[in-house]
Amino acid sequence: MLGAVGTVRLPGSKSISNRVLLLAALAEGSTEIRDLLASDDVERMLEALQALGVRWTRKGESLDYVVEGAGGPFPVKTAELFLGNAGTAFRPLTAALALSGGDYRLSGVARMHERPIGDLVEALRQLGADITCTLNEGFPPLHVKPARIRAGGVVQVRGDVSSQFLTALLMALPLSGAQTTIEVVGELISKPYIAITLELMARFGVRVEQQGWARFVVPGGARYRSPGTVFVEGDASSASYFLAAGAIGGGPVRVEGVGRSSIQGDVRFAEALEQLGARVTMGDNWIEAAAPAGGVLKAFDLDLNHIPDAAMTLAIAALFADGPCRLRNIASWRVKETDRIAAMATELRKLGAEVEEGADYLCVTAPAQLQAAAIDTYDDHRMAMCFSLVSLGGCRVRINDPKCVNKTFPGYFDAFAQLVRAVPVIAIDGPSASGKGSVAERVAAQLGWEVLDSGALYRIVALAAVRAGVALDDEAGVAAIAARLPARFDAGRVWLGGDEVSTEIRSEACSSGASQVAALPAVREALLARQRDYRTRPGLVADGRDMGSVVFPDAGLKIFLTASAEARAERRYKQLMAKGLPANMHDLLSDLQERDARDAMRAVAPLQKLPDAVLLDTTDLDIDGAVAFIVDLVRDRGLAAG
Ligand SMILES: Nc1ncnc2c1ncn2[C@@H]1O[C@H](COP(=O)(O)OP(=O)(O)OP(=O)(O)O)[C@@H](O)[C@H]1O
Ligand SMILES: Nc1ccn([C@@H]2O[C@H](COP(=O)(O)O)[C@@H](O)[C@H]2O)c(=O)n1
Repeated sequence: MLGAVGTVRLPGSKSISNRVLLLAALAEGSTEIRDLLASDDVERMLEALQALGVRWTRKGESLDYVVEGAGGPFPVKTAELFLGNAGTAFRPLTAALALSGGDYRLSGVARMHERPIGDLVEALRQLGADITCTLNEGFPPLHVKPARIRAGGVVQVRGDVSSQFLTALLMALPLSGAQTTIEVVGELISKPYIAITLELMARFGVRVEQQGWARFVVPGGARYRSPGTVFVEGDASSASYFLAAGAIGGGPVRVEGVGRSSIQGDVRFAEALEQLGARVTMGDNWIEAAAPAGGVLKAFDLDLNHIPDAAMTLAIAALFADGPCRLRNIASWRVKETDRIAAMATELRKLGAEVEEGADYLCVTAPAQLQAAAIDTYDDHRMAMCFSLVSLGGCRVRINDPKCVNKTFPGYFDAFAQLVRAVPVIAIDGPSASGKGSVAERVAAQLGWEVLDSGALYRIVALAAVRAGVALDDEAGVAAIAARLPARFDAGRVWLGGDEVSTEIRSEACSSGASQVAALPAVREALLARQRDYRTRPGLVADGRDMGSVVFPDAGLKIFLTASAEARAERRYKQLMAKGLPANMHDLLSDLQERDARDAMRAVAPLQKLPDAVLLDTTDLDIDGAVAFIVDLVRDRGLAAG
């Protein structure tokens, strides 16, 4: 299992980048665009604008560009444009070119030719545009020919397939010069994307009169004018992966570049995450997410029509939720870079999830244990980014064709890797009765972490072997018992099968038996994975003899806890007396010394102070002092949040 914590500076928003580029190209004057997204889709738009005679320059190696606006339709009247799989370039350019009076051919990758554009073409034909779908009616590639545009009336466009059709019309219509009313047919989906379009058009001087979400009046005589400088916000859809990482992997994870004042609808992903129980905080330009107080996300049933892109991330969050989850009203997923409903269902099933797929919904039930899988990404950047989050569940995932993230976020995997870290472990090793168990328990309680008393496992193995009549030096026999040990820890009590053995395993007979079976390599091997499974978020405090050397060699803090043999024998004496167990100081001291010697001298995983362990001698220090010492070190090393 992995955790996630840290801060990510988001790349620029794809939706804003490509809209601003087009508006700047059509505007009067030059526009400085700061923090433009560097990605394939934006490259396609930049190439297209260049081919259409719009001059732009990049400031050195920065993400800042200057676009010299054409002050109206594109100056180049004949062009062939290849737009890859960039819907944010293809749809708006189609409309702008239809109103530019030239001869243009637009094509893309094979998937782009499967993505519908008929509703936009139909709306543009209502205005007099001459557009041919050269392969299949209703789909790219397109041939746009010069035509007499009859703007100035009412044009209808469907709003229930892709909101980009409406965006394209809105941005292009000022080129006609006439006041035109757009009527949306069907329930408009993805409304927040239209809000981005209207906001950006207004920044370029064209205010559209909005009558609800069904009618939009583009004013006559409107002309785009450069606002001078435009800053591109961070990408709110990309933010979703990191915020979900914080919610799944402990967090906190902070994204910078979007926040309360963002114009992107996908910032509302943060609200959805809150409904899953995640702890979310927000500033003007940042958002932070951390796991719910209880660590586990809540099951959900949400209408996600308003955040179609970021909603994909919730399908992965469902793998970490405490019950079946339903994502509703997501039909637009079917006409995106791939059929995202089908793709998501197929890949989630590979991980062992139970998935029900409908025309416009998905139901996801997490498996008891995530299965390792190779995830296909369907040339869809969001599939790749979403499924990277599965790794936080400690499950091996292979992301096929990871470079597809270049569409919107070329540096995604580096940014993700920066956040991901192993769940922190504090390893407390030391000789018998040095106080490891008491200290570990209190440190864990203060930090809210899990605790592992590894010695108890060896004690239970010894007890189980004795009960089964297996000799303590029968390595194969004892190892077989260890491999299937029906041990359970519950609120400080210890169970072997149906028997509570909390007191019995603390007897000196079990102490001695434990150190005998612990010297057998096959027994240690049989218990290794079981101990490592205790490493769960938000962190683990593990005590024993080889926590720092063998079980958790990457522990963020290793403590060698000790005290003089006399002090320890006295503590053990008092401990046994308090439990009503027989004890004799003299015997205890020699048993303890004998056990320490066996633990330190054995060939496998001997008790030792590692060079990278901090020595803590508690001969003259009480438990509280030892706990405070360790908690201070944890904070100094930044191992625990807060
Ligand atoms: N610093 C300390 N000062 C005084 N008593 C202590 C201190 N640390 C632990 N004790 C007491 O010593 C006894 C043994 O402690 P504990 O069981 O935590 O040790 P341990 O190292 O886990 O032992 P073992 O590994 O052998 O089970 C307990 O009764 C505990 O309360
Ligand atoms: N990581 C560990 C933990 C314990 N042992 C052996 O088990 C005996 C009992 O452990 P306690 O911590 O409960 O005293 C101990 O003496 C060790 O021999 C171990 O080997 N490795």
